[in-house]
Amino acid sequence: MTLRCAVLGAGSWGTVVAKLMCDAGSEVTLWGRRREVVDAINERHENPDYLPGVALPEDMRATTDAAEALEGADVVGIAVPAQTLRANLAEWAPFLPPDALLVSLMKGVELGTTKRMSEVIAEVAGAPPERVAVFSGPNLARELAVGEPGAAVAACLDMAGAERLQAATMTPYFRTYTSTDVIGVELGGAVKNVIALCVGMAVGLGFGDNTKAVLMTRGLAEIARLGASLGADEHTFAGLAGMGDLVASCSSPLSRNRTFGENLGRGMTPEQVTAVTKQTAEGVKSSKAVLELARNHQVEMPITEEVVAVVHEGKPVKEAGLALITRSPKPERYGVTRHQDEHSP
Ligand SMILES: NC(=O)c1ccc[n+]([C@@H]2O[C@H](COP(=O)([O-])OP(=O)(O)OC[C@H]3O[C@@H](n4cnc5c(N)ncnc54)[C@H](O)[C@@H]3O)[C@@H](O)[C@H]2O)c1
Ligand SMILES: O=P(O)(O)OC[C@H](O)CO
Repeated sequence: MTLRCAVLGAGSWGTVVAKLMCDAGSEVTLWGRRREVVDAINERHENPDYLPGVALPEDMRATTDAAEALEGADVVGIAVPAQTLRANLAEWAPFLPPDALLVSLMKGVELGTTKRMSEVIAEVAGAPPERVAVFSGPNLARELAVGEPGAAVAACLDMAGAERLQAATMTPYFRTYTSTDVIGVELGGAVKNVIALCVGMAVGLGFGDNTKAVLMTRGLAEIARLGASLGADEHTFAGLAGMGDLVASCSSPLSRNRTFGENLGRGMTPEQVTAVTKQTAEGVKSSKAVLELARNHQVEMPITEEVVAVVHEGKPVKEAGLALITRSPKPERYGVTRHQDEHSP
């Protein structure tokens, strides 16, 4: 059966997911805000603003009319900035087909509510959690746009939903794995952006691979600690949506979050970096929401604390680095697994 898919948001990721879905044999309509982008996709099969030079499938349709995009959709992917999701979805809600699987393609946490994107979708769309899925993994848009091999995780509380998303996205160059750990898959993507900001700062300061590896490893421990306290399966963080995504973003100059951090490490102010950043670097705003979520659950996230201090409170990058390296001595811990020293008298 051919699946009908709608993707809402014609930025880099929405466009690439729409392409993946076309390549997987689905019938796809992409919603974009701007008429010129939509026209270029329909007429020239290119998204010149976000993926210049990438040939898009000729059968991919684009529209500025959300109702048209959503009509008869089996799967609805949403790829707008995390902080505008609530307002965007409120406008689209009347047109969502009642049986469609609603998929978050986003990697952020909402400021003010500390809600994950799937929680915002369920709330605004009035959909049960079983109808909401997330799609996440090491997915730098430009690499996938040109058909380089890749993979992601489709997570939904209802395995049938995860399998529907898997069917809509598996291509000869892309593998989708299923999971029912929505919290873990979603947090892995949202919090790795914060760690990538920190790795970028280290790169900007001129530090090498040891420092990057330390931040990625301790970053993963911090992600797993938060995830476990929110009910995620710690094993998820060893997978594509955890370690996989963290490694891709923290290693790649294509990562907007890493690049944002790198510019801070080179001496620019957050305001200056924001002014030159054209695309969405979700970790910048979401870092505050992640830290609030951690504090609400009494979870220690030292790297996130320092990222928030630099990005939002004016702390110099070098001082933040010093604060991390001079923390009090500790045994090495990962997630919330109990360690021998905790059992010792
Ligand atoms: N680009 C990637 O490699 C990638 C990969 C996986 C996940 N993501 C996630 O996908 C989400 C979207 O990121 P992106 O890379 O497509 O960003 P982008 O900056 O490339 O595109 C953002 C899109 O949202 C639109 N937009 C901006 N403000 C809006 C508003 N107020 N209302 C409606 N639309 C608005 C823009 O016009 C654009 O089409 C983010 O959460 C990001 O973390 C991105
Ligand atoms: O460019 P970034 O930092 O938003 O990262 C993009 C994707 O999330 C990588 O998986």
